[in-house]
Amino acid sequence: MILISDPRVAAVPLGDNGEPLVDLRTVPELSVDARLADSRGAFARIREGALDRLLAAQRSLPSGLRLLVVEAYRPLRLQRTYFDDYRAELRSLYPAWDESRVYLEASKYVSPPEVAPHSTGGTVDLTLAGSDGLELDMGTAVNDSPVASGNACFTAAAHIPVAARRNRFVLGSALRSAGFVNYPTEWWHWSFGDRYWALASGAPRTRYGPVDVG
Ligand SMILES: C[C@@H](N)C(=O)N[C@H](C)C(=O)O
Ligand SMILES: [Zn+2]
Repeated sequence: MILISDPRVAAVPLGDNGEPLVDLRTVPELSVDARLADSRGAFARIREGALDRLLAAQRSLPSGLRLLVVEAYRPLRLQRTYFDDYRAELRSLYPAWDESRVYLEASKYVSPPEVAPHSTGGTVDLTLAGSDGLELDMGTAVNDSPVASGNACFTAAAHIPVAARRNRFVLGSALRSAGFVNYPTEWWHWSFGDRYWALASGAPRTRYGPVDVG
């Protein structure tokens, strides 16, 4: 598995096609969860091309299922806070780790700000819900860390219930066929247009670079 801290990710050249960001809450076909909402609604912004692909993914789901978006765009300053806070947590849990180990392990859960996929507006954290709006069992909650979940958040984790494995497969099939790339340590994290996506899909440069909104 390629971690987002891998130097090959940072080496991908930046491009940006200038697509605007759209507020997902104005798109009636999609459900947006408010657990990470910020006062400016930055969390619900997504690039137009990524939105088109999300809609395609949702259309390909078995009937009765829908996507539930938790977080799309993330400002760089918030990414820095998440990364610094998680490194601090790891340092106190594992005092024997040196700084390079802390950096690497942190990148299994939060991206280093230099390559932050959410700050491009192309990447999205999401899960599946039924027609009643309730979340399906995916084996862990969205944003459970590797430490808290004993690595059950890893997309291919085998130590989760069979139904949760099936639900991850359904989610993954829909998003992959629409052009998204998963981060393998987080079943809920799907990239489009960012550096991780470019490396995994063989694109010569990103479609989206970091943007500063909200
Ligand atoms: C923190 C988690 N929701 C997440 O988004 N992780 C990835 C790797 C990121 O920070 O981009
Ligand atoms: Zn994410």
